[in-house]
Amino acid sequence: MTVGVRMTRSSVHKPADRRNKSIVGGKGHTGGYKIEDSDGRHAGGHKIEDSDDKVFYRAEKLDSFSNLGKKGRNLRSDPMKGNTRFERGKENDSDLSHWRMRTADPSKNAGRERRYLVKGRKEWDKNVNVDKKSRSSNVRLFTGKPYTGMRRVVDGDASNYVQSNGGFSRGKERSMKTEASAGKIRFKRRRVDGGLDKKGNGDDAEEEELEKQGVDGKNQISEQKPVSHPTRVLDKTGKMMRVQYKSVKDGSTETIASKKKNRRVIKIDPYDFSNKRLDDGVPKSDVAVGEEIAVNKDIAAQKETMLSMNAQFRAIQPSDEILSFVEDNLLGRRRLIELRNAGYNVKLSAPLDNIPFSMSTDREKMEENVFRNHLDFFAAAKISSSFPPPTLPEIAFAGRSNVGKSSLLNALTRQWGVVRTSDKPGLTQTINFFKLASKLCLVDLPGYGFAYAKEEVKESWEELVKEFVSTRVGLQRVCLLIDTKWGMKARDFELIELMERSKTPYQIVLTKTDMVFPIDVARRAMQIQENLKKRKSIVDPVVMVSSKSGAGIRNLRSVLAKIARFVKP
Ligand SMILES: Nc1nc2c(ncn2[C@@H]2O[C@H](COP(=O)(O)OP(=O)(O)OP(=O)(O)O)[C@@H](O)[C@H]2O)c(=O)[nH]1
Ligand SMILES: [Mg+2]
Repeated sequence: MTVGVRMTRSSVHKPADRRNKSIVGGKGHTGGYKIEDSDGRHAGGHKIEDSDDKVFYRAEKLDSFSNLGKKGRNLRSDPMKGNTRFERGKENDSDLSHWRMRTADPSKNAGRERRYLVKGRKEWDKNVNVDKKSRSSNVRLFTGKPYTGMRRVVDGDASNYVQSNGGFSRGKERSMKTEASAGKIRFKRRRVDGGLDKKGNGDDAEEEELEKQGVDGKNQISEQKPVSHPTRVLDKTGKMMRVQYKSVKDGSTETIASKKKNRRVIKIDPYDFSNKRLDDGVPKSDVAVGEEIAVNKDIAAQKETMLSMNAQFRAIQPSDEILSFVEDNLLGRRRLIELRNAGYNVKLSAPLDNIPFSMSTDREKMEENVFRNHLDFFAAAKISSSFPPPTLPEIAFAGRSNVGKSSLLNALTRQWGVVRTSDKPGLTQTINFFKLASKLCLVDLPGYGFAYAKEEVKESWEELVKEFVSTRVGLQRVCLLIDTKWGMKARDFELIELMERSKTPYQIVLTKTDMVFPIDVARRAMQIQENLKKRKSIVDPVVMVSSKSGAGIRNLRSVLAKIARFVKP
């Protein structure tokens, strides 16, 4: 026999001649269903009015509740599944039926729930007057996830209990729940699981037990035990949430101090070497703990320094000269409309340095001409002995890997592709020599710092670069490229020191200015200018360029072209 109160209740309310009925979805059926008896005769439908039938329908719903939404859909929308039988009683064997809710008045919601069963969504307005609330419940029934929370209402009369597994609305029933009834239900559940079946009449046994517990048959409470509810409250700081327990007694609430969880203390026998945890880590000595604290302090101090460095950078006030230069040359991240208005053809991919010549002064036009010559690659060197003879004035481009050295050579000469570039740091691995007619030699140096290459290889590049910038005869200028976003790093300073010692003239070029805001370009230029103020071999000013937008390139051309004109090899 199936165990469960639901089974007991349904058999109480179901007329004997209506047992073994089944729900049938007919072909072409648009929403409802009819009920047949075992001989296939029509035994009900949505128009049945009498109270027995209501109860019967309610019983039907309770049986098939867990599949109701699915059934409703199948019945409505899948004509291919016509005449599918959904046998009532199948669900009674499921665990769900053991946990269904009981309501005090079986006929109270019968009408509404009958609609749930009988009518499809499209059928609502046709035969039944439905108020808005019920209607929305119905929609939810077919479209939403069914409410599966357990609610129990007890009116004290066990003979009237009917089970339900919750329905969709949270109505009066919930407020009717008392502590006593909660206790009763808890007891009831135990009985359902345990001795109900054995005793045959679960209700009698239950009532006996309830009486023992002090709950009489009319739901009067002879003794109330305070039950505590967890409540979340904000901490004094207003941030943390603590859990407090409120006890409910005689309608008044009283707060109990938050309960601390007792942590399980694991005792480890220090002499028990079979315990793996002891072998896992070396116990920390006082020295080790001290070191750890020191390291943590270091990290905190570093963070503070980083923050203050950022703050310091933001506090830099660029000179008017630098600010106006940034504005005039459209340096920094700009909107396309700004570039277009300034005469740039924004449709060109790179470089955008295509301002018509009429905008340049005569002098600038003349100076730029050297960069109009064809750029020819003529030598590459991995070691100093393979450097070509210094027959031309040379301008070298040095800097960290990926800073944009090769791109700048292309931008200066407008000959994209002659010098190979890559977004992967470490592409240029040899010193590459390029001729601009017989007037100037541009030298592309390998980068230093992070690169996709072995450590020893990177060290050899760095040595080669250092040797080149400090010993090369005919080297007129080193353009030291600095990423505007990141500024100068330790290796840049190292190279500067070297060039200072060897008295090699160098000039700072800020690259990728299109990646930061104009004000930050100006701040970076100002910062570098201030930091390197006392150096002797530096050539002013700090030049700012973007090989991508072409901003500042023309200015750099005019600065470098002087070398070609005035220096004789
Ligand atoms: N947004 C922006 N990207 C740039 C600029 N200049 C170069 N790049 C990009 O930066 C990446 C590196 O450029 P390269 O010219 O190869 O850099 P490099 O300094 O020669 O690098 P190595 O040869 O590895 O030392 C490429 O993806 C370029 O497209 C610039 O002005 N703006
Ligand atoms: Mg390169």
